[in-house]
Amino acid sequence: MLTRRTPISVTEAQKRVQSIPLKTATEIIPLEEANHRVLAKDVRAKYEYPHFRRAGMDGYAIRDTDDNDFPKEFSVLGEIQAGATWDQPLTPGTAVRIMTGAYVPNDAAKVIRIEKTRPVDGNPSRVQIMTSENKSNITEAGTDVKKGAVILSHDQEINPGGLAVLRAFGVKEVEVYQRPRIAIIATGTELLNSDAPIAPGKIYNSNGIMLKNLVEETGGRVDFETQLPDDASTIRKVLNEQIASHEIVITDGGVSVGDFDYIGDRARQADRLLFNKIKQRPGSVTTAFVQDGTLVMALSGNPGACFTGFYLYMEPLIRRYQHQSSRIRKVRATLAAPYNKTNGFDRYLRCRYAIKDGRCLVYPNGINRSGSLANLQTTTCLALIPHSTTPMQVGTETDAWLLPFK
Ligand SMILES: Nc1nc2c(c(=O)[nH]1)N[C@H]1C(S)=C(S)[C@@H](COP(=O)(O)OP(=O)(O)OC[C@H]3O[C@@H](n4cnc5c(N)ncnc54)[C@H](O)[C@@H]3O)O[C@H]1N2
Ligand code: MOO
Repeated sequence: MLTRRTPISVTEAQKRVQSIPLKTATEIIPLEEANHRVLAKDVRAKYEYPHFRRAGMDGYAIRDTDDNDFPKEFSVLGEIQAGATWDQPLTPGTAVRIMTGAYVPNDAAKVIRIEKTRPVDGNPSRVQIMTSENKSNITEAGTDVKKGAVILSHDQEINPGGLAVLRAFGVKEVEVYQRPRIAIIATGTELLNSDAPIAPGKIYNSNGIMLKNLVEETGGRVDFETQLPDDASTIRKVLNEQIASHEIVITDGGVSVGDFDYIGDRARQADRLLFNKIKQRPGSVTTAFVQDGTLVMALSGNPGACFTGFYLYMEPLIRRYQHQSSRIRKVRATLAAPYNKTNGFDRYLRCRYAIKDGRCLVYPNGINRSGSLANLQTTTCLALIPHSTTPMQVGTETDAWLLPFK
């Protein structure tokens, strides 16, 4: 059905997507699976760190009262390996051989590095200490972290360094925000299964694998992915089933005004239509609606528009589910190579960027049609070509969005 659609600006469309309420829930997961998950609660230190006085150098531990009149000989009481403890007193004139990371005897005040000592006639129970040290070479208990301090705070995305901090305090499980469950439905009778031979008029579902990986890199969880022929009742049935079981459903294709474009019709009957035309190229057909609390984002089937639509609308939303801001960085940039096309809508041009002398330079990346896909691997940013009747001059400043993962 051909229905007149009212185009809105990209900013307004983004605002509408960003203003939908989200149901975020938390879950407890093993630390081993927590990289890049976002903490839902502060984690506090169960003990101080380090939790014992720790030697920072290999050498000899000595008492404060012996730390004078060098060179002089000491009697060596024994050896403390990392992992061992020591409970004998250090009497005057005695030292203990100690290794980096080892437990320092309570009455030792300093560790003299091995380089500052000499063996005594091959006698391992004696050592000559030649000179003192400016520093103690001992890390006092609690130097790094006090007991009860917040070691990682809520809304922080755990990274490998954070995993190390948590493991150091014996944390085995963490409470994190659930990742939004996302279904991806590609539509089009032209779509072949990946194991079918290529055939005239047919194509592979190249957007499906791209969207799945974009979603997962952003922190979403794709637990349903399919491709459907342009059959109104099948599309309606599968869409309704997935709406019932997902926070977000992404559809791809079938959203313009062709005889077999059913998604737009479905959008117009939804609980809440957010938009069904945007003043942008590529992807003016991008449509979004909310049904039973689930956001359905209908991206264009054209690969360039699908890619751009994901970054403009989905990436910030999936990040918001994780209480995180978008990883796309908006900068001022300079058009560094010609782009001569003009347009009635703002164009989000697929570009590569380079930083030179502190300036961000953007280079149009190959063929920029909505239907072209050869530049998807090498596109590192989107640059704004504002709608105009005259081409944008090389050297003009514009907005650009640096993409993550590239
Ligand atoms: N009469 C009009 N025709 C069109 C309009 C319009 O306003 N009036 N808009 C055009 C614009 S702009 C775009 S963008 C496309 C959008 O079309 P759809 O999003 O409905 O997508 P399809 O028609 O299904 O496919 C477009 C194109 O993309 C290919 N495709 C589809 N799915 C995939 C996939 N999963 N992987 C790779 N490629 C895919 C499909 O074969 C088509 O070539 O509509 C214009 N038409
Ligand atoms: O909406 Mo289409 O603007 O070319 O991708």
